Amino acid sequence: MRASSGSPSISGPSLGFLLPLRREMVSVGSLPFTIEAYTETSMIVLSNTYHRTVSSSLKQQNQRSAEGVGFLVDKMVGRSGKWPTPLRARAATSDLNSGQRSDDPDEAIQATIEKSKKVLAMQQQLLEQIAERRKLVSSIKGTSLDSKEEQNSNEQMDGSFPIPGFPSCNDEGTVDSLNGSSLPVSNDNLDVRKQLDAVPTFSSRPSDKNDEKQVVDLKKIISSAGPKDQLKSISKIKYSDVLPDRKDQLKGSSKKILPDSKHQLKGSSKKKSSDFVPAFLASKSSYSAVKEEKNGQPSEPTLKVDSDAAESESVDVKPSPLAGVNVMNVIIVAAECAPWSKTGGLGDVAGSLPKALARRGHRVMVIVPRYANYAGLQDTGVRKRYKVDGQDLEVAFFQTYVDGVDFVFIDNNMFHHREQNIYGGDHQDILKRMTFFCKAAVEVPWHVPCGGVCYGDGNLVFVANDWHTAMLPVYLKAYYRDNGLMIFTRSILVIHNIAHQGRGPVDDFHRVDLPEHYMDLFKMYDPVGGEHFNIFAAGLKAADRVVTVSHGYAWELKTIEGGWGLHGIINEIDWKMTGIVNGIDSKEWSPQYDIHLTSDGYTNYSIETLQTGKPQCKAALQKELGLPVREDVPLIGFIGRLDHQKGVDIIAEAIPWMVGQDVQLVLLGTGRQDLEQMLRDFENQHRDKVRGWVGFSVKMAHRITAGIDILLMPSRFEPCGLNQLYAMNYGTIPVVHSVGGLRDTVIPFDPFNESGFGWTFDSAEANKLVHALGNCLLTYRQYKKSWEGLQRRGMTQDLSWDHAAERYEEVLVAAKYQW
Ligand SMILES: Nc1ncnc2c1ncn2[C@@H]1O[C@H](COP(=O)(O)OP(=O)(O)O[C@H]2O[C@H](CO)[C@@H](O)[C@H](O)[C@H]2O)[C@@H](O)[C@H]1O
Repeated sequence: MRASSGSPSISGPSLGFLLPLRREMVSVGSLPFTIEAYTETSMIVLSNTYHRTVSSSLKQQNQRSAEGVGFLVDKMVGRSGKWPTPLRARAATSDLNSGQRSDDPDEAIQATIEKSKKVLAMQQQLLEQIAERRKLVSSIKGTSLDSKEEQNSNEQMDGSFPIPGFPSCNDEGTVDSLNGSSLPVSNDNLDVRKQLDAVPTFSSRPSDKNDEKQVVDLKKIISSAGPKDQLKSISKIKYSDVLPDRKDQLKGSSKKILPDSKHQLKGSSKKKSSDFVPAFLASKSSYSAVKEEKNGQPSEPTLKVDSDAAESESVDVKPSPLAGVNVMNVIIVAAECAPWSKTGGLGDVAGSLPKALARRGHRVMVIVPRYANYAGLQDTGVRKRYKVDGQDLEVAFFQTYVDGVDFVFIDNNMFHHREQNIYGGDHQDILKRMTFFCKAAVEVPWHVPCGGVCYGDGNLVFVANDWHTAMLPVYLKAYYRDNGLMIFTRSILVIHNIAHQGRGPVDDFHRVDLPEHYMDLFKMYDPVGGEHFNIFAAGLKAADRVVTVSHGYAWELKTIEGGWGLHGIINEIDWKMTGIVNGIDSKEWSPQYDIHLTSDGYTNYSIETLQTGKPQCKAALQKELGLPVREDVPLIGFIGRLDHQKGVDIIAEAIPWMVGQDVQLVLLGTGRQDLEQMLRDFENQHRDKVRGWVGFSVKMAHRITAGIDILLMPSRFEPCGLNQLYAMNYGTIPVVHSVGGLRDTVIPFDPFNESGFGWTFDSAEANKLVHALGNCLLTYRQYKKSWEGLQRRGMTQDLSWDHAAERYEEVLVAAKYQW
C-alpha cells in the first residue's frame, strides 16, 4: 500500500460501518489532520494520509481490530492508563482531563479533541526543531571541517545526531531527558527501547518528502511507546529517528538508544588500566574516524544507493516487522558465504539464514573474507590496521546490499585467490587468516557504514560459525566487554561441524594476542591430541549462546562418540545450547525457479508439473552424463565432500550389489584424493551405469538433485545435512543413515499409513544401505502411487528458512537479555 504523493488526504481511516458524529480540522505544519469522534463506539480518530499508515500497522499488530486506532488515540492523549482497557479509547464515557467519568459524551469528545490538538501542536514544535537541526547539519556538511569536527561528525556516523533540546546518549550510558536531567538505561527505559525497536519499517523516499516523513516517524515513535511512557518516549527521540534514510536503516533495530561504546573507549580503558588491551585497540587510529584517507585523499564513506529508494515517490506502507519488539542488529560472521564463496553447507547457511532474519525485520549483516574480485562490490573507503602474530596489517572493507542484507567483505592480500582453497595453507597460515578476520570483523559495526549508517554496538548480536570464527566471541569478551566496551553486544556460536576444531600446539596461544588468563579457555587435553590449543573449545565457553544445526546433533554432541573430545564442554554448556534444523533457500533451491534448469534440455517444474518436469530433467541429466536415456531405470545420486564423514566409501562397498541391479549411479564430489580416484575407477569399470564427477560444480549439484530419483546419504555423522532437504524439495527420495540432522528430517516411509519421506538405516554399514536401498527400489518399481506420494509429501513440506529464523530469533533474544 502506498500513500499518495500529493497533499495528504483528510479522509478518516475506514471504520467500516461507522459514521463520525463530529469532525474537526487541525493542522500540523502544512499537514491537515482530521479529528473525528464516533460516539457509537466512543472512538476518537486522528487522521491524515500518514496517520492511516500508522493506524494500519497498529491494526495489524492488534489483529486488524479497530483497537489499533483506539490505541493511537490512547497515545496521542496520553491517558490510556485511565481508560478501561489500554487498547480501546472509550472517550465518550471518560473525562480526559480529570480521568473522571463524565455523563456528557459531547463534553468528553470535546476534551479529547482539545487534547489531541495539543499533541499535534507539540508535534509541530518538534518538526520545527528538526527542520532547524537539519539546516544546521547541512550547513556543517557544506563547511570544510577541521580535524576535531571531522572526528565528531564521524562519531555520529551511527546517525545519532541529537536534536537540540532533545535527549542524546552520553558517555555514562544514560539518555538525557528533555528537561536536561538524566535517565539511566533502566529496565523502564529498556521497555521503551524495545518498543521503539519495534516500529514498523518504511521505505526511503526522495528528500522533498522529508517533512511528511518526519510526521510519519514521529507518529511511529509516539504510537509505539508504552502508554504511560508516551511523553517520556517523545523526549527520547533522536535526530536519527526522524532523518529520512534508506529503508533498511529505518528498521526498528537501527533506532538504538544505547550509546555506541566506542565513544567510551578512552574513559573505560583508563578505568580498567589493569585489563589487557591489545596494541591495535589501544592505538587511537583503530577507533578514530570512520572516514579515512584513501590513497592519500580524504574519502567520504561510500553511501549505497538503494535501487528502489530512488524509484519510490511515496511511502511504502509495510506491516510491522514479524520480529516485533525483538528486532535487533544481527551480524553473521563466516569463513564462506554463497554465492560468493562456498565449499559446503556453511556457505549455504551464511548466504540464506541472514535473508530470512532480514525478512523478519532484523537489520542483518554478513561479514566474510573477500577471496576474489567479486563483481558488484563497493569499496567503502574505510581502512583499518590490525596486528596479527606481530604483523601490522591493513584491512579494507567492501560491501554490497542484497535481498535486505548488508554483505561486508574483509579485504587483505592474505585472502586473495583463495576461493578454491579457503581452508588451505599450513596450520600457521590458516590460524593467522582466521584470527585476523575475527579481529577485523568484531569492529565492523563501529567502522563500516552500511547504507550510510554504522550498526553500532547496542542491541547487537554476532553470530559466529564453526571454529574459523570461534575466536570472535573470545575477542568480543577479552578486548571489549572486559574493558567496558560493547557491553550490550552478544555473541552466538553455531556448531555446523565439531569434527573441525582449530586445534594446534599450546604455543599457538601466543599468536592470538590475548591476556594470559585466557589461556585456560583454549587449553585442552585428550588422549588423541594430548595437551593442545583448541579454538572451538574457547569459543564455546566464551559465547553467550550456542546453536547447533539439528536437535539430533545437539544430543550427539554430548556423547563421547559425537563430541570429538569436546563432549565435556558441551555438557557443561548445555544450558545455553539449542538445536535448530537448517532451512533451505527456497529461491535458490526450488525446482520452480532453479536457474540451472533453464537450459540444456532441463526444465523448471513444480508439484503440478512433477510428472512431466522431473522426467525431462532426468533425461537431460542422463544425456549430459552420457548415460543411456531411459525413463524406467532408477537414477541414484550422491553429492558431497569425499571424506570419512560423508560415507562415500560405504557406497563403494555397496557398488558390486548396485551394478548388479538395473540402476544408474552418479557421484559428484571432491576431497580426499584416494576417494576421488575411486570415483574415477568406478566410472571406468561401469561406463554404462556409473558416473563419477570429481570436482565442485554448483550447477551440476542442482541438475543432479533435479534429475535423479534417489539420493544416497550414508554419512557417518551429519550435523544437519542440506542435500536431503534439497532432494525432498525437488521430489527426489532420500535414503540416509539415520543420524544427526538426517534422523530429524527424513521420516521413514510407512507403507501402511502412506507417510514419511524416504528410507533410513540405523548404522553406517554397506549391508544396511543395501537393505534400505533395496526397499526403496522395490517401491520405485512396483508401487508407483506410493512413490508419487513420497515425492509430493517431500515437496509440500515447509523447508524454508522462515521457521528456523524464528527459532534463531528466540536465541538472539535469550542472548540479548543474558549477562
Ligand atoms: N562437489 C560438489 N559440487 C557442488 N556442490 C557441492 C559439492 N559437494 C557438496 N556440495 C554442496 O555443498 C553443500 C553441502 O551441504 P552439507 O549440508 O552436506 O554440508 P557440509 O557437510 O559441508 O556442512 C556442515 O554444515 C552444514 C550446514 O550447517 C550441515 O548441514 C552439515 O551437516 C555439516 O556437515 C550442499 O549445498 C551441496 O550441494
